[in-house]
Amino acid sequence: MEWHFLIYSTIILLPSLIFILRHSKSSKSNKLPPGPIGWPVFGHMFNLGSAPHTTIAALQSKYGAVVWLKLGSVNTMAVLTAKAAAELFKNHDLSFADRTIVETMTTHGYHTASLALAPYGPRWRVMRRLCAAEMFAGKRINDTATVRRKCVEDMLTWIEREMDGNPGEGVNVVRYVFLASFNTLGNLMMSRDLVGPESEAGFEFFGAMKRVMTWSGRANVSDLFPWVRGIDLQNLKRRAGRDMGIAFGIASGFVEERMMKRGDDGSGGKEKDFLNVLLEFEGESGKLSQKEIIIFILLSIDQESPLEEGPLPTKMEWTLNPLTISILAGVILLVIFVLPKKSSGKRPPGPKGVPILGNMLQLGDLPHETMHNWRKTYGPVIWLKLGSINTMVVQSSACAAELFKKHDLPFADRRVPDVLTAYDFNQGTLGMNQFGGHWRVLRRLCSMEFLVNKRMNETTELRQRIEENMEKWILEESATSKGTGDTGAVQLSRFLFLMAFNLVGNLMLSRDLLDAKDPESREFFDCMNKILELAGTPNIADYLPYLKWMDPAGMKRTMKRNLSRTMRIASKFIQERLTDRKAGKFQEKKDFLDVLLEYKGDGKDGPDTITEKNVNIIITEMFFAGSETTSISIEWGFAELLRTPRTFNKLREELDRVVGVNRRVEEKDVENMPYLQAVVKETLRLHPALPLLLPRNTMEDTTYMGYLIPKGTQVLVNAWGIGRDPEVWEDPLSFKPERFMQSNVEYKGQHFELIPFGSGRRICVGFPLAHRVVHLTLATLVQAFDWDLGPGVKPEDIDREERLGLTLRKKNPLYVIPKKRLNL
Ligand code: HEM
Repeated sequence: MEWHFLIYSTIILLPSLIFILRHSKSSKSNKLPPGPIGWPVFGHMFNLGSAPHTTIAALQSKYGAVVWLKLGSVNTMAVLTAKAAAELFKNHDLSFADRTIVETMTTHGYHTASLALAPYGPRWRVMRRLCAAEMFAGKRINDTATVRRKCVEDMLTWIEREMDGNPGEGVNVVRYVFLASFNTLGNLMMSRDLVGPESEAGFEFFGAMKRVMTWSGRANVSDLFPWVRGIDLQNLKRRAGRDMGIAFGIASGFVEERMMKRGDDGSGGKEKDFLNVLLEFEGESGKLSQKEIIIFILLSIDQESPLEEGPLPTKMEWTLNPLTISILAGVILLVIFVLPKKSSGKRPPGPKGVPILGNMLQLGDLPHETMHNWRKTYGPVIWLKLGSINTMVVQSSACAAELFKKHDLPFADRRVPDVLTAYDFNQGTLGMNQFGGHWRVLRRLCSMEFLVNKRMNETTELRQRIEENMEKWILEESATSKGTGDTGAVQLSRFLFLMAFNLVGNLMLSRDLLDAKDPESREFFDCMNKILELAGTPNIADYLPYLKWMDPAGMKRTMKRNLSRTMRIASKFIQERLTDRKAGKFQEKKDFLDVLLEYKGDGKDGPDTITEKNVNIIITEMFFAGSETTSISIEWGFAELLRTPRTFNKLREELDRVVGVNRRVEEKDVENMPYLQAVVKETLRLHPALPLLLPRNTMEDTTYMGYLIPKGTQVLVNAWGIGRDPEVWEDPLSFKPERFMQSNVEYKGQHFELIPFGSGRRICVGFPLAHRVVHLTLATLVQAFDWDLGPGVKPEDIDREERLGLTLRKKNPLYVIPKKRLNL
């Protein structure tokens, strides 16, 4: 007997005995069908075996056509012959028309709006009528014959393609049959193909629904002993809820997209499909809610999927309840924290923490600043315990030089936040990938084919166009503000972010993504923002990894929802490109998407091809690696210029001297503007977008500066603190670009007193792009507009308060009033 069974038994047995004693009299007074004698409490639960339908059918020979069973405390009648079934359906259908709902299906209120599970009543009747009259009516089925033909033709094409790609190998026909039937339903429901054979969103959707079905198919203690439902002993409902949530997220994307297309007055999106029927339907109790519509869709397109997906968790990992996990966790914590451990070497000094949480609560909202302050007491290398995570912080240029020059390799792995492990996202990325073959391939593709100087030179006009768009948006926004009686002030960071986002989008996909009128690009943008926010929010699961399974703050679940939407949209871009390429339509100039799709490995290091899922991930990653970092650096730089009008005027003078006012500043001008270059360096010294770089992780035990740093230590390099080190920088807190005028210090990872882009193997790969955009945009803002800070606002009122998420933002965004300066 498994040990946790004892716990289940005590919880279950006591109420069961009470229940049996209470009900034993009444149950004997009625005549029930015959059946085998069961065990006390558990009834026939353990007699059913792995194929209950066969076991129960065999009872007929001994007990007759109708058999009575007790499954835990649940009375169960089995009807075993055609005659008994006829009697039931013909004469007693109404009394038997309700459903027994398994507990897992009550998650997200699924059972209440599902046609198959809803209680027999008026609501069910409405749904049934809708289905019979609109979806499966003979006329509608006839009208959609061409759709089915197209889906079958697609299926044949996919099969042929796989045969051509793998001559002599077998083809998994069932997979394609399934995809075709899934798309047929998708077309009937929503006039769209839901999947292609390589679609990750479809795959994710099937995976989620298949898992829901698996959890629902498991024998669940909650179904057999309803009084323990609240505890969800096997965590089945919780797991079904998680997976249903994923499917909900994807399906709700389809519905929202249609709602946007239809518009507020319902005039758009006139497809004759079931989704429009549901959206237009108005019964006695009003319109269907979005949730009811989504459940309808899930129910309609849910089928047993034969597609492969990640293995289902089947073992102890998830079979424990919170109570038993707490006991286990207590024991683990005792072993980890309370029992003394032998120290295996000298560690750097650091502040004393509290048991279990270590130094976590001492870090405050701005950990880089707290750590910088600790330097006075503990020196330039400090040791922290963040929960159970060993953490080393490097805080001086000399120690950073020692790390990047002598120990870069053992420190080249990454520590990955739990939220970024959703959908194995980290494993497809460049920035969060383990140091190894896959990372090397992506790094090579990025630095040689995408973010390489040659390509940057070819795309100067693109950046010029996007800068001009930004100028236009800023003026339009200001005019709108004035039109409503406001001052005309604009939140600059918004436009900087849009500019950077479109820039990265164009370089990767050769298209503007942020067209305010396109609902899909808006959704993409919103989800991307949410992902950035989540990735930067502290998560208890990162510090106490044994709580990861629980996702205590629910952050990974939210991340999954947003990632799945983003990746669904990105997957469309990829599909479009694949279709074009198949039809012989190729881009005039290859972009990054082409590079990723065309990649073929050398069979030695890294993958043979980059899967569609990983193409999708790397595209998503580049958006959030490139947009936020670049735009906040520009905002900080511009805020510093406005705070110190002397520097603003000096830069303006340089611009007027080198460029004049009869043309816009261009990238080629930058090399002739040393003061502009100094402004950018000074900005990145004081305000590195990633103040602690991206966390590294040690791959092996390493002796560093006389300390033994064990494998698995998180390593943070405080670039923010290093940039403000009074031993290196005179008057470090002042914004003085002049300090760089006579200096050869650069930020390319060779001068360790200035490392806003990091250094070593994992230095920022986007450097060539960021370098150009930050210079060009700052120069554009200074050249193109005169700026008013608003009534009564003085330069010194512009503050330097910080807010740390994934990046170090300006806490109070800059609001300024632009006045067009150039007449171009
Ligand atoms: C001013 C703008 C930017 C700053 C300050 C910045 C800063 C950084 C830093 C500090 C790192 C970590 C380096 C390390 O661990 O040593 C990094 C990594 C990275 N950055 Fe940037 N970045 C910027 C712009 C960009 C852009 C525009 C892109 C791409 C479009 C980009 C893509 C990446 C990627 C993919 C990595 C991970 C590299 C790896 O792990 O191999 N960054 N960046």
